[in-house]
Amino acid sequence: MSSSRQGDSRRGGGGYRDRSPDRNRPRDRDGDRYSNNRSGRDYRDSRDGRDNRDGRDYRGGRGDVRDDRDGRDSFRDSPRYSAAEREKERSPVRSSARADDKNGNESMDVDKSSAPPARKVPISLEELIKQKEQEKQALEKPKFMTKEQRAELALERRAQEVEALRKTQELERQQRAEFDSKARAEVHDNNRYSYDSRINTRDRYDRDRSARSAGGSRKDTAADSDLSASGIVLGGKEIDLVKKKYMGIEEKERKIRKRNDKKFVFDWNADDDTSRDLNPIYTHRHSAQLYGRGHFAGIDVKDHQGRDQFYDKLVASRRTEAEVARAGELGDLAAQKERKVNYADRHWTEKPLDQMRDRDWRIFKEDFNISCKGGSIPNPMRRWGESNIDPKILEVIEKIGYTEPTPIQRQAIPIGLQNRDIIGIAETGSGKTASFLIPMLQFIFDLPKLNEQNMVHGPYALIMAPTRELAQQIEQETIKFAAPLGFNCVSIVGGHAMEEQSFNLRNGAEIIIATPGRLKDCLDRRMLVLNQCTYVVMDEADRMIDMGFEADVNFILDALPVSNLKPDTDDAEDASKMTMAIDEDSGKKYRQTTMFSATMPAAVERLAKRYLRRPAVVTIGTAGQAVETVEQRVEMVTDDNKKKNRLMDLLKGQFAPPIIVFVNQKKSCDMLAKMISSSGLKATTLHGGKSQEQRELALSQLKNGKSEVLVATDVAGRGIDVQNVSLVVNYDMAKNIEDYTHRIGRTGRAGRSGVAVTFLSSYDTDVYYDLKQMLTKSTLATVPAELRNHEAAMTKGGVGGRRRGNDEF
Ligand SMILES: Nc1ncnc2c1ncn2[C@@H]1O[C@H](COP(=O)(O)OP(=O)(O)OP(=O)(O)O)[C@@H](O)[C@H]1O
Repeated sequence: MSSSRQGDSRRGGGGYRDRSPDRNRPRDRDGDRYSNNRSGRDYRDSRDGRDNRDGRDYRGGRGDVRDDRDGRDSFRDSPRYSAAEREKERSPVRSSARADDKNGNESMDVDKSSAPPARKVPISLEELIKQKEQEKQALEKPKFMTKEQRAELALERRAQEVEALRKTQELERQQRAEFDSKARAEVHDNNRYSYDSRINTRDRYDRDRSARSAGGSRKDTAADSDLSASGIVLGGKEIDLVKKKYMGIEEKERKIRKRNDKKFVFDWNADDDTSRDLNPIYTHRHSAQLYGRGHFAGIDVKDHQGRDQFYDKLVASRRTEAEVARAGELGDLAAQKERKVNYADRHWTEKPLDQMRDRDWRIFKEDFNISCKGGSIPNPMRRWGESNIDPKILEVIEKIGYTEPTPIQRQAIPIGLQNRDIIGIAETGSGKTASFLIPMLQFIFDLPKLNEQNMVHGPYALIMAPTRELAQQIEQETIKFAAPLGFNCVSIVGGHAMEEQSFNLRNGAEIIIATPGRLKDCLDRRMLVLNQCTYVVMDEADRMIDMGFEADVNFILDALPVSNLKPDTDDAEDASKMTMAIDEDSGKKYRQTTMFSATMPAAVERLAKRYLRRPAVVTIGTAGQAVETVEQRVEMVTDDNKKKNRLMDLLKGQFAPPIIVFVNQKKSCDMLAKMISSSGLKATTLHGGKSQEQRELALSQLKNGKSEVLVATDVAGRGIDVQNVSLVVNYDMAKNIEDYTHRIGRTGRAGRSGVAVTFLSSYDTDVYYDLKQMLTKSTLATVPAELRNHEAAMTKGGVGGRRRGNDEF
């Protein structure tokens, strides 16, 4: 036996022959077979004397060697294969014994010390046992496996599992089929086609069909057929329950109620109604049946009343006296409570002031369309007499004939009396002038009387207006109130000589009404100082900015004393702090600044932010909305001649004078006035090209009826209050919607009705959108089809109106 074999690789080395010098040495004692097989395997010697320990066939030469894959034998033959190595191989002493794993890899050394003797001497029994022991230990040691080997092993194991499962399923299927055929045979034998079975069959059919139509999975159908196969027949609801239990509850889609849905939608489905399942009487819903008069739903009402009385009597007869008394008491209490509730819920008009609750004040504000913004806003005023206005002022109000306050007056006056800054927005002709005049008069009332000493410090109050006419009109209105109270008021407007105005100021004036341009001139020339001016009103503030007066307004407001400026804190909303005098001796108060207009575009905010402190914003109705008492008509007339003819038709028609016609150009004013005059109507003009005298004359003629038609530019568009104007014609459409609102507001004032006719042309596309919106909002207007469908009316066009200088009109 040759012991030169070292592992698998060398084992079958291609044509490897034992080159050992022991090659010809007797192999063992019994010839060429070594029977003392250590591993129990057949260790036959190969022809070339090598032993075959792993039982493989090594008998063949090169051609018989099957497991030489790495060609190491050739390496061995190579010169690099050192002599020492060869010697080692040839050595009869096996330096190490290697145990091969089943893949033929050399895995571990067995034991170097247990190397057999060089001579072929059979090992002792002890050695053999020891060796065997070692081999056993080696086998028990954990073996390293490559990834591929592990994967192979796993696949093998999986294949076995699958096979086992397949076998079990096959067995089950066979059993089921057997059971099925048996059951069918039984049913067939009995030949029973009872009603139930038919129903069940139909149920099954329906179930299958619904499962198929609902795209139900094959699994469901299979499950059903399994159940049917097992003889258990389930109804639709039972199947649903089973599904719900094992497949989870089906989430029902929640019905979302849309805001504008008129119909009340319950938050449950009709299918959820289980009353039918609980009680069969619900299957057929009963509908009300009426059997003539006195009967309802098949019941005789009279009969029932009679029965009720019978039962009442019965119950009464059984009551004790104490019970009857108690019932009476309870009845009285209930009636008392009801009376109390009814009394508390009376309309605000029936209640005294001290019984007004928050709810009543809310109703009150809703009744007058009052909305407010800002902190600590006082309740509105219901009647003049209920306010904190000085009785003397109330007397004047009564004399003037203002029996009831207008909505803006109801809310703005109480705020003004608290010395709060206000932004008041209310429709044209709604009495805004009195809204700021009355608190202003009250404010001045609490200040020291103007005398020789203090009149040099200037007025107590200042009212600014964009146009001369408006300033003069406010002056007239103020005089109505102030004169009986002994207050002086002077207007400072352009068009009049400075000297004249200076003369008017000689006796001092508590109130100055001015246009910003002229007032600035006066301040520049030191004709006037504003050292004690603490009450400022900006009427039509938006118009002042629009006319380019912002810088002048800023100049004037900056000329006011700063020592009495309100703090920009919550104190500015505290009535008790704002009404008290800052200086006890002089009686000086905090400065109060107010703004009023029918329109309040964003540009005004700049001014408000700079000069107003925590203002209360009072809005009546919707800001910028035209007065509801005016019927707005729009006519699409582009041709100039047609316009003229249409105007004449209107003027000669049903409308009684005074009538105001608005145009955009001064020259159109004169031209139209001539045309109107030639037709026999008395017409005057009002525009910026006229002298102040002519302007005032034209306005006064219209007011006193000497003139029937006033043809004017936007100079007369704002604030001008002419009584009973029946018609306003926009011969040219205003350049922006704010001007349009103010123009048409010359009619339908103080609750009266009026008509506004506007000629619209293709040059006015910039305002189409806003005009359409305004007409749509009004209940007294119709939008002509040409405007409604015009492209320019679909989206907002140009921004605002043109910025015009004072002298443009
Ligand atoms: N409480 C009242 N009762 C009756 N008439 C009133 C009352 N208050 C004001 N008026 C009258 O209503 C008319 C319009 O008032 P005012 O000019 O103050 O309105 P306005 O809101 O300032 O209008 P505009 O926005 O056009 O300037 C005036 O003739 C005025 O005398």
